Amino acid sequence: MGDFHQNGIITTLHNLSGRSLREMEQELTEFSARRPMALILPSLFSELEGDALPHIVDELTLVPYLTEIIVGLDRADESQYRESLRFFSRLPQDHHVLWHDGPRLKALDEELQAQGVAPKELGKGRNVWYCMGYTLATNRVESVALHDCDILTYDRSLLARLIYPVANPRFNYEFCKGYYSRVADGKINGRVSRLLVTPLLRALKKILGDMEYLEYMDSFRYPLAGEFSFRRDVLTDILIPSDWGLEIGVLSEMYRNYSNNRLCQVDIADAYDHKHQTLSADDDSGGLSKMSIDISKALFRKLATRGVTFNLETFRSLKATYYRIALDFVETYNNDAVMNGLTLDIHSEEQAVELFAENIMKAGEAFLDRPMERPFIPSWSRVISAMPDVLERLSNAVDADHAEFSDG
Ligand SMILES: O=C(O)[C@H](O)COP(=O)(O)O
Repeated sequence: MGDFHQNGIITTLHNLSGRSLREMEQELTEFSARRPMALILPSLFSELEGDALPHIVDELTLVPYLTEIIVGLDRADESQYRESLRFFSRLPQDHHVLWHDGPRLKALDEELQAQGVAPKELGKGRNVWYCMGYTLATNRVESVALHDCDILTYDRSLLARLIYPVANPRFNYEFCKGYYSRVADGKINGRVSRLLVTPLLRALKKILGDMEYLEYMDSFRYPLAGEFSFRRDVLTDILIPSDWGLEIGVLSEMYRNYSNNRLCQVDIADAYDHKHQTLSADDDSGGLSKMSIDISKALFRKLATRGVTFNLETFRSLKATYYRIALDFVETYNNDAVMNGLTLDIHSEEQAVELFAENIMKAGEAFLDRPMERPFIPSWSRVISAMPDVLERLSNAVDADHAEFSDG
């Protein structure tokens, strides 16, 4: 149980009473008559064979209030798609698996490419974007939650707490971001969130002065959480980055499209653990290194759209300011760890900070080299105007895949 502090400029909904899941699920079931609900699960085939997803699906079989579950399946060949249909078939809710690598969805993607309105890069952003399109296509739900498929500490109260703020018809929220404490096995995790995002936002505030946008971004207790929920109308106009900038991009879009009192964050779990990626210090193409470059670029681009101008000098002093602030944070986290009897490896924390400082510079240089590069996938309303029957075709393709490849 935590405190009830309201930080920053968006509402925080806490876990103040440890209310029973049964009671919450009962209430959500009542809400579902007014606001039918869906869950989007962006997944890799490999996650079906991992430790987290089988348990997540066990838990989901017990959820009484969802109208549908939409799984976006990446990196699966035909036999793996068949296996996925079997894997998810125990879900009692209406469910659909989008086979992104299958011939039907690939053909549709090629047509969208030809019109210049398809995602340019593979990845989670693209996966989520197609799932959002499918949600619009089926047109059956009013509120949607989305969470990762690698959550090792999952229990279904996470979903109940995540969707509640956009499911309660008496609440007026359009968007809700989840947060939690990422402490597991005696360690404080969440390296990119703690050691890149927060110190970078603080450094930007120092260099650029008061900006409500930075204040807003800094209000989120876990800005990189892959868990968020929203009302259906958010789906039509949102511009999603296709790379690791997804989470930052979604928060920025919400800031642009809605006033702050329509947005909130919610405490969804006392503990959270997931699959950890390596730092990949010698190679920027993967791991937390790539993640830190994509996130920094996403922030710089968003600031540029708010009229901020950058040059090499700005990035140099940003890097230095960030570095100082981040090192202070390492000390802060270490003290927090010591007091709580947890461990923190100061050497690897500082290695991460050094890498992120280099990557802030790399992201800055990339931004200066290609300021007009747009990693955003067009909004669904633009895609619909380019191809008016796209939603129907998307949903027909998914249905045809199910019909052709499922056993039953
Ligand atoms: O949220 C984060 O900071 C990144 O996903 C990395 O998380 P980890 O340090 O828990 O692996």
